[in-house]
Amino acid sequence: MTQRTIQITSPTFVAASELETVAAPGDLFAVSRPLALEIGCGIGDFILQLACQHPHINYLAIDIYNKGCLKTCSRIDAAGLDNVRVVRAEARDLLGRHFGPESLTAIYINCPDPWPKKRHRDRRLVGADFLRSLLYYLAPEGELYFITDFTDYAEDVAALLPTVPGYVNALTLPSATELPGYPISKYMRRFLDLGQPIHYIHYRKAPGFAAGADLLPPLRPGFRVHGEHAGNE
Ligand SMILES: C[S@@+](CC[C@H](N)C(=O)[O-])C[C@H]1O[C@@H](n2cnc3c(N)ncnc32)[C@H](O)[C@@H]1O
Repeated sequence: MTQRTIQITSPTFVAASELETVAAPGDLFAVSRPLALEIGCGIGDFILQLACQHPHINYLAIDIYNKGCLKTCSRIDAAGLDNVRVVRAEARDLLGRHFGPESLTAIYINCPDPWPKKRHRDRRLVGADFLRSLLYYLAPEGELYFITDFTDYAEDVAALLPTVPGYVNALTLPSATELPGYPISKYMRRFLDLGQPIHYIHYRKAPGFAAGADLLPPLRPGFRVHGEHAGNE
């Protein structure tokens, strides 16, 4: 069954047509500030807390899930925040089409879909190619947070990151089960309430590392959110 796409009229929401009109995503905000990205914002628990904590940062929260974008916008609007915009987009497509080099001060990925079955592992968003490409978008010493409730995903990413030139670990361990001050997302809360650990991975772009466009994979048309250019935003 296909779910009906709900029209989002919130001023926090950025329609694909609006995104096309700006030179860079940072121009979507009334006040210019360093820009950070949350990939897979779900219903917005995390970005709401983070944006309140850091009013001097602008946040773009993205998700392919229309209802999640709607809920995130409602929460941001209710809180009266001017430093969050929400886009319904697929991460690789949005980055490849709209972001320039060194344009992001931080990237947050919380509880990405784990694809637990072995035969589906190649569907995971975060792998070596994706991690390499993020270096292109991260500002000098920009931060990457990868958080998962799925031990096997954490182990894979923790093993991959030291093999990708251009990253340095911001923690003393490959991953941690606590990161003081880090907001708790809906999925993180769900797993913490079940008594299951959350794995935090926090890396930084190495000082002086020059990330060229050769790190970028080719854009794949299949990544686009279905219907976003047909006005169903
Ligand atoms: C398991 S949920 C986690 C939601 C939220 N981050 C949390 O921790 O509560 C994963 C979210 O990522 C979104 N998502 C999955 N793949 C994505 C992609 N390639 N680009 C953007 N969003 C994606 C899904 O729609 C879903 O809302």
